[in-house]
Amino acid sequence: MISRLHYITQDLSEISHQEQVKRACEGGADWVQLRVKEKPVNDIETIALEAQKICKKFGAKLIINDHIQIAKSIQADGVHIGKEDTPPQEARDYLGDNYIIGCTANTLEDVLRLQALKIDYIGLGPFRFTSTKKNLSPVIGIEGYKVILAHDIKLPIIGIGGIKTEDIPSLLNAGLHGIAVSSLINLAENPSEKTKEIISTLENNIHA
Ligand SMILES: Cc1ncc(COP(=O)(O)OP(=O)(O)O)c(N)n1
Ligand SMILES: Cc1nc(C(=O)O)sc1CCOP(=O)(O)O
Ligand SMILES: [Mg+2]
Repeated sequence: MISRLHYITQDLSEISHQEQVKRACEGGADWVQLRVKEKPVNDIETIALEAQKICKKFGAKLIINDHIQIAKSIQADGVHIGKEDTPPQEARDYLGDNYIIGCTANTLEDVLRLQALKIDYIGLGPFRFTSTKKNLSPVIGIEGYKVILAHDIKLPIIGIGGIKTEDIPSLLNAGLHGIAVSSLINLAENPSEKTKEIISTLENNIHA
């Protein structure tokens, strides 16, 4: 089952990725995407191994952003790859069937192209402007999600980009399977409590 909440770490000067993972897992996050942008690959692998220990302790899945080699070498649960990263089929051939593969879409055309591939979920964004990601694609907004999700889409679609807790009801109503958030949790006064709040808001707004 693809989680309703994809928690994503970010490069912050004051707090390590490992500590971010721990805080989110303590709040109940069961799906962690390790997104390290500003470190050499060797350092990212070390961080990934430590993040994996924490995820295992809490029973959370660990998804590695961008680096399929690291995902394979540490036997993470999966990878998230974008349009500029390894092509999805190449990632599947490299990782085999036992890894979760998620891919980024920014448009309806991206979604339709990706859903023909052997992947497990699509991250569709940005919902609104966010400074967490550089080179952001044009904002989709709630109306954009409604248009895209009105199509017959089989893969779970995860909304991403500037999402706040109060957006959750309308995003789920539009047909998203779940959401991915980074700064909402990482920059919260109490990240574990914020994680709990997001999870309970998701649970209260899922209409079977
Ligand atoms: C769930 C989810 N959706 C989209 C993205 C963005 O991935 P990408 O386009 O590769 O951009 P970077 O995260 O690598 O900057 C994501 N990470 N997660
Ligand atoms: C990593 C990422 N990808 C996006 C996309 O649109 O593809 S937006 C984004 C940033 C998500 O972080 P925050 O919750 O802090 O906005
Ligand atoms: Mg990427």
